[in-house]
Amino acid sequence: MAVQLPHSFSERMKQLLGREYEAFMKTYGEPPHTGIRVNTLKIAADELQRISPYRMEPIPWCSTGFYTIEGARPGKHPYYHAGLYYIQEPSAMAPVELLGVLPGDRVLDLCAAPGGKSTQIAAKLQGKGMLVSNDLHPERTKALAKNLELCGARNAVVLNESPERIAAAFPGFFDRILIDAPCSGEGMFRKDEDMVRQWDENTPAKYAAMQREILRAAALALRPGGTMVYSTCTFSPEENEGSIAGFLAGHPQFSVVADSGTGSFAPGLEPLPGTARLWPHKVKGEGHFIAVLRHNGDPEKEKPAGLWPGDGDKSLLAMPRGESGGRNGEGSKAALARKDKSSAGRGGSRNARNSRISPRNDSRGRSAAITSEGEILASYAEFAREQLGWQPEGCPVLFGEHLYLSSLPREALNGLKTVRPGWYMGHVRSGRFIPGHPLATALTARESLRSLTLPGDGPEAVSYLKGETLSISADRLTVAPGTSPKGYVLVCIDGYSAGWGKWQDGILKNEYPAGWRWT
Ligand SMILES: C[S@@+](CC[C@H](N)C(=O)[O-])C[C@H]1O[C@@H](n2cnc3c(N)ncnc32)[C@H](O)[C@@H]1O
Repeated sequence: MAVQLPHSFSERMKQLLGREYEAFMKTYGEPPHTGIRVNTLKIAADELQRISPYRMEPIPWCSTGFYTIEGARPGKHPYYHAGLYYIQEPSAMAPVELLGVLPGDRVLDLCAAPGGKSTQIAAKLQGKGMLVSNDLHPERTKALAKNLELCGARNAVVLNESPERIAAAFPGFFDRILIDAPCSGEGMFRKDEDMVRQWDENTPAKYAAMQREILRAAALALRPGGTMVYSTCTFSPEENEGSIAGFLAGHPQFSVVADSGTGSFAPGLEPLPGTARLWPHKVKGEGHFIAVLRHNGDPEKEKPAGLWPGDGDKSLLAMPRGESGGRNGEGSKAALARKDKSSAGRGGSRNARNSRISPRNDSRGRSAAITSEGEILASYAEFAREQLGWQPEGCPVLFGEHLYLSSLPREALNGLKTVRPGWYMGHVRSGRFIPGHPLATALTARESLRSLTLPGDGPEAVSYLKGETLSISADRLTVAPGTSPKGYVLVCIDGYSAGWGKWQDGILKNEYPAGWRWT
């Protein structure tokens, strides 16, 4: 057996599994299952299957999930850098499938880093509604934010908060909440030997206490009639059925939803019908526990009061993908101005209040002028007109001179540790608007007035991803009628956006950020 399991873990599993114990233990001698999940914000699953350089076999419980064969190395392909898929352990794809996310929903992913399930939720939302992705650990939110940016999520807010503070800021607000809880990670033992080293027989009880606190806070943020999914990648009953039974005992308004699709997996342990277990000896995956919980309150009678101006009006908060997008998106500028007006003068967020910044030196040591919020928005609007030909929608939120478009009114983020208030548009430097990388990754080629596509199987794609300058003749650019080829170009790989370049006289200056480069 490749993995050295703690004796007390093996004993516990023997007790738990009885006759199935041998089959379970046999899986530790087999290689772990690997998978990718297609990012349908950028490409349809059948299209990726068509262009994929390696074989992909469907994962039964996730229509966008595929097993990859050994040696496929999907992280080392330009398509990964174009955000066409996320590399994810196959059983970890199940919880979001059972959350039932619909475009337009308000979704909270409470324990979200590094973002596997958040990117899956973002794809289900298709740019409509909102995703609040949170993680308690500041370092881990960096990967979370980056993964959401890589997948091209336009409507995600990233927080670094405790569940209690989120519940206090968003009482009864979310339609769906995912709690992919911190756990003892017994299902990861085959993949990650560090998890084995960190485990001792007290570990499950320690996590169970944490999980109950998280569940309690999450319940306060769910709207009556809403759905909450609790999942772990561990086998210990106290962290799974135990945590849920403890939660239900104190929350009679909640129940386990038995008809949620959990029935396609092995049942949870008695006495919790309707919960699901993904066992590594029964499915091709490392293992998960899933409970789908519904708040049985009446959404009409127990409607939470509006939290901020515009709250409850999803049309105001939504940032529809495609509806306002495209080169002819009309009224978007007016909407931007209206939203800005609606939030101005009401205090603004902690960060938005910094929008009029003090004189300071820029990165080259030159004295930067004070840029007012109005100037930044005007500079952005000009950029959008000249480089995109349309105006993306959302509530403007400023961090200094950095502009984000948020799916939340900016006062909603007041006092919360906000890692990303929304879709990053860019910043103003020396009076010019510099577009952000996440703006590029979320655009389609059609949504930029200038674009260039590099073949995914050719050397130019890798050169671009390494940050190199490219020689590109003007006739290779796709430029909208009446637009000069000189300026920012959306660089795509086989038609899928990867980042910005700046073209002039046959040279494409590379704008791919240093921290994202192919190494
Ligand atoms: C199982 S991992 C989440 C994996 C993630 N959902 C994904 O699919 O990529 C659990 C996460 O919970 C975070 N965490 C731990 N305690 C927390 C708490 N009290 N509140 C919120 N997040 C917490 C950890 O930092 C960790 O990133």
